[in-house]
This record gives sequence, C-alpha cells and structure tokens, in this order.
Amino acid sequence: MALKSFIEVHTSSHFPIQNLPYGVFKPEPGSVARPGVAIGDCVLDLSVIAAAGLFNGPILNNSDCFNEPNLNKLLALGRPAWKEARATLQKLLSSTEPSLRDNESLRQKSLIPLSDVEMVLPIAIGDYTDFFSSLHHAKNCGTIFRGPQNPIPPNWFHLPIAYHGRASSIVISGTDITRPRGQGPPAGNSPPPFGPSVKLDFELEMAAIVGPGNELGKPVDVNEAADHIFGLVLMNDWSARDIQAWEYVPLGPFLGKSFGTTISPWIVTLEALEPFSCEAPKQDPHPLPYLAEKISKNYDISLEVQIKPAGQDDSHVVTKSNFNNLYWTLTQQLAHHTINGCNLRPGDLLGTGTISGPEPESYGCLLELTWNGQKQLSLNGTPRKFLEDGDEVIISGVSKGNGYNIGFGTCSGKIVPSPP
Ligand SMILES: O=C(O)/C=C/C(=O)CC(=O)CC(=O)O
Ligand SMILES: [Ca+2]
Ligand SMILES: [Mg+2]
Repeated sequence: MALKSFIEVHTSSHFPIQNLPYGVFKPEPGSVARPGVAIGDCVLDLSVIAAAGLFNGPILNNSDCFNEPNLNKLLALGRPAWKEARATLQKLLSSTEPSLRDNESLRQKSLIPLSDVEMVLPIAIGDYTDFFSSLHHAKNCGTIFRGPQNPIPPNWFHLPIAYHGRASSIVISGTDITRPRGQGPPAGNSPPPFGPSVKLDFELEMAAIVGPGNELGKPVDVNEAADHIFGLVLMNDWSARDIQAWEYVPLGPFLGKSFGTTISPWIVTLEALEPFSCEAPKQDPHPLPYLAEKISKNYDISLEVQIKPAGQDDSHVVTKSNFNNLYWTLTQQLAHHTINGCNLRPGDLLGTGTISGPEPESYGCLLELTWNGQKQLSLNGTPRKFLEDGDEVIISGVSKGNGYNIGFGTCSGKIVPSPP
C-alpha cells in the first residue's frame, strides 16, 4: 500500500509524504529562521522535532543541524544523514505512527500552515556556477548570436560549459527584481547606449544544491558525484540580453546576469526524485573517461513558465519544457567542476543552464521564444518581446507519479523599474 500521512494531503498537492522537501522559514515576521519540510499545506518545524528528541537515529541524535538558520550543516553531513532524516520524517508523518499524530500539543507547536510563514533562502550560498547543458538552448543561442553556420562551439560536446555566477544576488522566490541599467551594443560608430535594459529576459533553469563537497586538489569521481548533491530547486537566471551581448566577449557573462537570480524555497531531494529518474541522452562523441559514468541519469520533471503582466488577474503560459532535455547530467557537471582540483562546499549552487526542449513551444527563455525580439508572443492579446516593468514570471515544476506528485512549488519574481 502507498505510504500515507496522517495529515490530509490533496492528490494535486506538490508536497505529499513521498516528497518532504526542505526549506527554511520564519513562523512570523521577525522570528528566527529554522529548517522545515513541507507536508500538504503545512510546514513541519524541524527545530521543534529535534528539541522533542524525535531525530533518534545514530547520526542525527544530538545533532544541532536543525537549530540553524540554514541547511548547510545538514548538507555537510552527507547522504547517510539525509537518508536517516528522510526515514525518520516519513515514519513520524505516516498515518500509522502515533508519536506526533496523537500528541496534540506537539502537533500545535510543530505544524504551521504554509500560508502563515515567510520562506527565506534555505542555504548560505558561498559560490554559484551556471552551466549551459541543453543542446537545444546552445544551438538556438549560437544561431542567434553567431549565425547558423556553426552555432555550437566545438568544446560543447566535450565538456559541460559554465561560467562563475554571482552568489550575493541570489534571492528567494517572491523577491522583486529591479531592471538593471547598463551599456548595450552600439549602433555603427556611436557610443554604446546606456540606460535601463531593453531586453530583459528570464531563463528557465533548475539548480543542484551541493552536499559535502571536496577538498581543494581532490576531484570528485563522476560515479560518486551523486553523493554530493542534496537536491534540486527551480531557478530563474534573469538575463539582460542587451548588456550581455555587448559585454560577454571574451570573458563571458558579467553584469548582464549578476543583478538577480531567483530560486524556489523548497529543495526536493534526489531521494524523492528517484522514482522519476530516466536515462540521459546518448552522448556522441563519447565523453573523456573522467566524464564517462556507469549510470547516466536524468529526471522526468515537467517545467512551465507563466508571465503575469502588471494589472492583469491571470498569468499566461509561455513555455513548457522538461528537465530531461539536459545533455550533460548533474553528476557530469559536478565532476567536471572539480576535475582541476577546485573545491565545492556545502551550499554551493550549480545551475543547469536554460532548459530548452526541441520544439519552439519548449524554449526556455524569451531570447529563443521571440528569436531575439524578431517575433512577439501574445499573452492573451498583450504582446511581449522581452519583459516589461510589472511583469511577474512564475516557474513551476512537478513530477507526476501514480496517485501523487513530487513538486517544487513555484519560483517567481516581479520586474520593478530601474532607479531614476
Ligand atoms: O552562445 C552564445 O554565444 C551565447 C549563449 C548565451 O547567451 C546563453 C546564456 O545566456 C548563458 C546562460 O544560460 O546563462
Ligand atoms: Ca543561465
Ligand atoms: Mg543570474
């Protein structure tokens, strides 16, 4: 029989007992942030569960990792601790286990409606790297920026390309994004134009949260890389295409992407996603031995982006894609990141890159969807080439199982005008 919680969870919920994603929340404004897991329409306060002595397994018994304002301590403990925490929480929340179900005062203290809490960044992010791992995205961007002859750079099929992003401007879903100002490409011999970006874009991405990480000088083997990934979040790598196009030669993206990156509040663990794992695309040419993995895994996660223009009540779907469109796997990305000896640390964030599918309806950013503004989208009659002030971009992600969902909730942000 399927695992069931004593808490009522609607079949359409993203957060059944099979999921139990981790986040960090404040029960009320001004209170101390603490870790929780989402269950149905509630969050279970893990600091309360720990204080009640209910994390009683050999690793987490007496651990203070749930009395922290972020999940970094839990991440550092590694997969054995994560498995123990999941087993403890699934048992505690199950319909057949009385210890929380029948303890009214503990239930009162530990279970809080999601609508009452404020979610904050679940991790302290030391470093953020963003990959470029969808073949369709790489092909489309290359065609737009460099023409159709050789859209994909020759290195692309041999290594997962990435750039170092900016950790300081990563924000939690719901945070407004200020339209960046900057230089754009000059027309002819004129000086570069300066002002609010006129090509502001979203990028549909997911990101991996790094667990224990590695010592400087000691690369992670690709076949052990999964033990360094705690879970995944949704991510929007906001991009100013005009700033980017002018600045990115030859060192890559800088101010065109560092003004804000939004992540969703709930980290869905690889354990919860395991039933949705699928074979990654066949790689041709065969990757070098350090990137050749015994099991090459993707996940079947349906992704969708909606835009809600200012003053409108409804949002409009602009694209539908799937995580399984990635060519380079999460584990190859992580192994490649460390192959030169670079150390990853608990809480580092590894973006997948824009997740575009093969069909025009599955492209992961407006640059591709409107072909750099040559076409426009219709948001139920409202035209869009790039984002306008007041637009809210809402990413959602879900894996649909037999009678239950493993969902990510949403990752949203609204564009507010540049400063005068
Ligand atoms: O192929 C190019 O020259 C440019 C590629 C991009 O602009 C893609 C991009 O924005 C990188 C990213 O996914 O963040
Ligand atoms: Ca990106
Ligand atoms: Mg960004």
